[in-house]
Amino acid sequence: MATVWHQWIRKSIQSSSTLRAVHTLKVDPSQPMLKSPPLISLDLPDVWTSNVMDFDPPSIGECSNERRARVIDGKLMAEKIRAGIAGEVIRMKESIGKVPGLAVILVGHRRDSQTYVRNKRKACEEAGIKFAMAILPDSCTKDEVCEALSSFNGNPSVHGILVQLPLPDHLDEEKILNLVSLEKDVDGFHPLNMGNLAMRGREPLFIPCTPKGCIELLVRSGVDIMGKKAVRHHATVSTVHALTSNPEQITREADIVISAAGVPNLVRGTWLKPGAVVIDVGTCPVEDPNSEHGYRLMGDVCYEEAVMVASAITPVPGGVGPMTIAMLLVNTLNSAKRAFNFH
Ligand SMILES: Nc1nc(=O)c2c([nH]1)NC[C@@H]1CN(c3ccc(C(=O)N[C@@H](CCC(=O)O)C(=O)O)cc3)C=[N+]21
Repeated sequence: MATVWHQWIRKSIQSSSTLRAVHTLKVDPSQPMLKSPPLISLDLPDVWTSNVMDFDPPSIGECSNERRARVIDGKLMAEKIRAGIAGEVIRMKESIGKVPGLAVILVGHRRDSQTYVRNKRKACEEAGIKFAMAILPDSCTKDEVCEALSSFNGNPSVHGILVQLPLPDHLDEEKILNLVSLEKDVDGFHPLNMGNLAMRGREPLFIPCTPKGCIELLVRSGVDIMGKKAVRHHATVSTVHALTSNPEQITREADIVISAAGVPNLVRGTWLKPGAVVIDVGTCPVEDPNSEHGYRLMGDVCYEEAVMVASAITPVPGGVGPMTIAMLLVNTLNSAKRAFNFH
C-alpha cells in the first residue's frame, strides 16, 4: 500500500499535462471493506477523530439508479480538523508560549497558485499558526530561491516550509526540493520522506498533504482503506495513466477510484462500477468570467454522470482541496510539536 501511495504521490506532483493518470484502488472482494469507524485515523490526535463518522458508510455494489451518491463534504471535514488544530495551537501557546510557523515560497504569478497560497495563509491565520511568505518573480534565479529557502531552514520559528509547485520551467524542481530541511518538509516531498513512506515498516516524518487528505476523506466516510490495513487485507491497486490502453475497463473494476489527472470530465459515468467511491483530486483551472477570480476549478470526474452511479463522491471545489490544506496544518502542527518536544 505504501508503495502505491508513493507512486501515486510522485505522479500527482508531476502536474504536466502529458501525464494523465487515473489511479484506482481495488479491494479484495473476499474482505469486508466497510467496518465500524476507526477511533484514530493516521497520526491525528483523537480530538479530530472522536466523532469520525458523519454518515452511514456507503454500500458498495448496492447503488441503484434512483439514488444519487452521497456527497463527501471535504470542506466541512476540513473545517472540523482546522478547529481541532486551533485548539491545539492555543494549548501549545498557553503551556510553552510558542506557536507553529509555516513558510511558503511562491515563484511567479500563476493565478491558481496564488489562490491556493491565499487559502493556505487564511487557514493558518484562523488556526493561530504564524505564516511567512517569500514571493519571487518568474524571472528569479535558482540562487534567489535557495537563499529564501536557507533563511527559512535556519529560522527556528518556522516549522514547515512549502515550495509552491509548479515552479517556472527554468528552475530545477528536484534540486530545489532537495534543499528543504527534512524536519520542515511539511509537503513530504523530500526523497528521504518519500523513501520512508514507500518502504514497509518505516515512518516518514511527513506524509504528503493531498494523499493524506484523500485517506482522511475515505476513513472519515467509513471506507476502511487505511494504509497498513490495506496491505494486510490484500488490497489490489491498479494505476491507470496516459499510456494505459484500456483505462475505462480497469477503472470500472475499482471499488475506490482516486483520480489525479488534471483533465476535466475524463472519468465518465460509464467508467465506474455501480456503488464505487470516487475521490476527485483533479484541479484544472478553466476560464470563467462570472467567477470571482476569472476562473474556476474543474475536477477529473464528470460529476453529473458519476453521481448517478457512485455510492459516494467528492465534489470540486469542496472536496480534496480543503482537506489538502487541513493536512498541511496538521503536518505543521506536528512538526512544531516535535521541535519543541511538546505533545
Ligand atoms: N508544494 C505544493 N504543495 C501542494 O500541496 C500543492 C502545490 N504545491 N501545488 C498545487 C497543488 C494543488 N493544491 C491545492 C490546494 C488547495 C486547493 C483548494 O483550496 N481548493 C478549494 C477551492 C479553491 C478556490 O478557491 O478556487 C476547493 O477545492 O474547494 C486546491 C488545490 C495544492 N497543491
